[in-house]
Amino acid sequence: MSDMGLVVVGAAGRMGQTLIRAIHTMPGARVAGAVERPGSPYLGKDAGELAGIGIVNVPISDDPLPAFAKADGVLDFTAPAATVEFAGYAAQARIAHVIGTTGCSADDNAAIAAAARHATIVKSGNMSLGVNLLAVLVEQAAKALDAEDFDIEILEMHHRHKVDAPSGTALLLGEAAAAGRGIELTGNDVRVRDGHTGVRKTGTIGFATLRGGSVVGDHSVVLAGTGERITLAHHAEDRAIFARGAVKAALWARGKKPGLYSMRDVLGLA
Ligand SMILES: NC(=O)C1=CN([C@@H]2O[C@H](COP(=O)(O)OP(=O)(O)OC[C@H]3O[C@@H](n4cnc5c(N)ncnc54)[C@H](OP(=O)(O)O)[C@@H]3O)[C@@H](O)[C@H]2O)C=CC1
Ligand SMILES: O=C(O)C1=N[C@H](C(=O)O)C[C@H](O)C1
Repeated sequence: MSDMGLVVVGAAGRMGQTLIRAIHTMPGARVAGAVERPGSPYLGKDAGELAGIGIVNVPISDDPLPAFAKADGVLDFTAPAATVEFAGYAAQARIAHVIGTTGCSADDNAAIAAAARHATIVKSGNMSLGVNLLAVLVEQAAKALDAEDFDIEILEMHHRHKVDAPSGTALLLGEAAAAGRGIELTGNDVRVRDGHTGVRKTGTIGFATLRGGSVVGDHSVVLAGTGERITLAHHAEDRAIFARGAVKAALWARGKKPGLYSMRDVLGLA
């Protein structure tokens, strides 16, 4: 089989550049296109040169349609509105769409699920092996430890440029904890505490967000009981872990029937 042609949307971004470098080093994939928004100062620049790997003869374009038409898949770490638009185009082109974008609303997720009727979509708040394994462990711990005895709190820290909170990973870990407890996260989540909050409500899952500096991504899940505390944590040191996961997801998705898949499916952790 020929190498899988991948279009990187948001190619000039932090993850976009990391994805271009990852595709370059991973067998079975090639950069087939690079897209940025109209008016971007990076239009026309070579995607490889911008990512620091030398010229790959893929100029950054503001037109996704011709790029998608000649590709096998899309790697998308952009912004929610852009991702919804790209999901529609990927569905039209019947190609794989790997979505790392976080901060999607319920409406965004519904539009992405609709696109998955025609496109093979892999979507995850975190594409790394470590975090997806952590989610499995969190689910097990939440199941093993009774809600009456152990409170669950999720703490995350990211770089100063991050625009959404809680992080997609924190929410993924919250979903895992909720699944372990046999409850829905929505309605049992506590995302903000301020002022006179009253005592902690049993069974809720709390979130705390820190932003600053250049932190790639730190997540801790604390299971706090009376007299003891368990902390399960992951520290991302390099965005390459997300990019390699995304390329792996695209290669996995190639030829799979349309649908909405997660990194747990890709990694065999489902
Ligand atoms: N799931 C995972 O494993 C990970 C997810 N992420 C998520 O990925 C997303 C991007 O993160 P990051 O790379 O740090 O952010 P950046 O802001 O560095 O990159 C996003 C890029 O997408 C571009 N973009 C936005 N809208 C469009 C559009 N309509 N068409 C084309 N390009 C567009 C931006 O351009 P412009 O600057 O002009 O807006 C920018 O270049 C975030 O949601 C983040 O949370 C990040 C790391 C890992
Ligand atoms: O914006 C980021 O940088 C990251 N976003 C993802 C998230 O929201 O969890 C994944 C990773 O932690 C980095």
